Amino acid sequence: MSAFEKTPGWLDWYAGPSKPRFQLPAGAVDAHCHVFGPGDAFPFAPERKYTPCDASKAQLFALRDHLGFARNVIVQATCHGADNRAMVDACQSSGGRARGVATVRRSISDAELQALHAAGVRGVRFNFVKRLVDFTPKDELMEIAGRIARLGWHVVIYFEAVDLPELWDFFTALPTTVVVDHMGRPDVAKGVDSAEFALFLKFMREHPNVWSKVSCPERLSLTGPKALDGERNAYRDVVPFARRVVEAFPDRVLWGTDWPHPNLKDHMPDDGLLVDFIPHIAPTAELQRKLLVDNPMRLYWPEEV
Ligand SMILES: O=C(O)c1cc(C(=O)O)oc(=O)c1
Repeated sequence: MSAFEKTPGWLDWYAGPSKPRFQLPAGAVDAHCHVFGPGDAFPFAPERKYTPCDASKAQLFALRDHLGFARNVIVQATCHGADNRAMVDACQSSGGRARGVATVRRSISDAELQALHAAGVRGVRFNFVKRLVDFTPKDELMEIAGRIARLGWHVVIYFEAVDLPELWDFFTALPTTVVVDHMGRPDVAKGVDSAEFALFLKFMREHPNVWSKVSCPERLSLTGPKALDGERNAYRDVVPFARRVVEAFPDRVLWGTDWPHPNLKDHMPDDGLLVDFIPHIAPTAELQRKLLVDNPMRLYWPEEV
């Protein structure tokens, strides 16, 4: 435990997860997960909006092995701001089995970008979720996007569905592959045929450089049931959304656990049961292989494909 005091009400990640019943295909990639600290080694950023529990690289790699994943994509968590040391250290300790997505500021030098590349970073994250980050001007983000495009990296974007109309012009002007976190956070109460979700599907349909993570049903679900107590058919209200995206864009979807699940308020899922969500949204072996192996390998380990 670090000297940092967790945000009141913080839910720690679930210890002792189940073994998934769904057998992941060989070479499966957990394409969205984080490390937190540990705070004593890698302090949380002063500008952070929450203070988490520790979630170390060793704990992440143990979960990877327990669930049956081969590799991780470690996404810079906002509690570390633009200090990428914890994520970079995890990538460097993974024996080539982790790649990273960083948060950078305009002030980063070319040499620092090169060092991130050497550590395994292949993308930057632009976050528009107001409870997580302060606003960064779009001209600064566009400048960063232009620089990282030259390294062959992509941009990961995190936003709420209601904000897509306002962000549309910026997103569609990005010069790289663009990966949307958690399906752009649809409001599942509005339904899979809502105008809001139709706009997201149009965003993907009209822009072949846009990919989506079909992750985080535990954040989006309103009616559950929760991935706890042996429930292998969890978050049923999210299934139609994720399945629609997987079936419409099978070559542009990724899946990740989102471990250690920052900022969940209601419950902390059993990650083994969360893996059992996958066959509900990708029902065939071919869709599963694309989602879990082919697509993440093409984006993060293209030299091996
Ligand atoms: O919805 C969230 O609270 C959340 C936060 C972070 C982060 O703090 O980086 O990352 C995520 O993927 C999701």
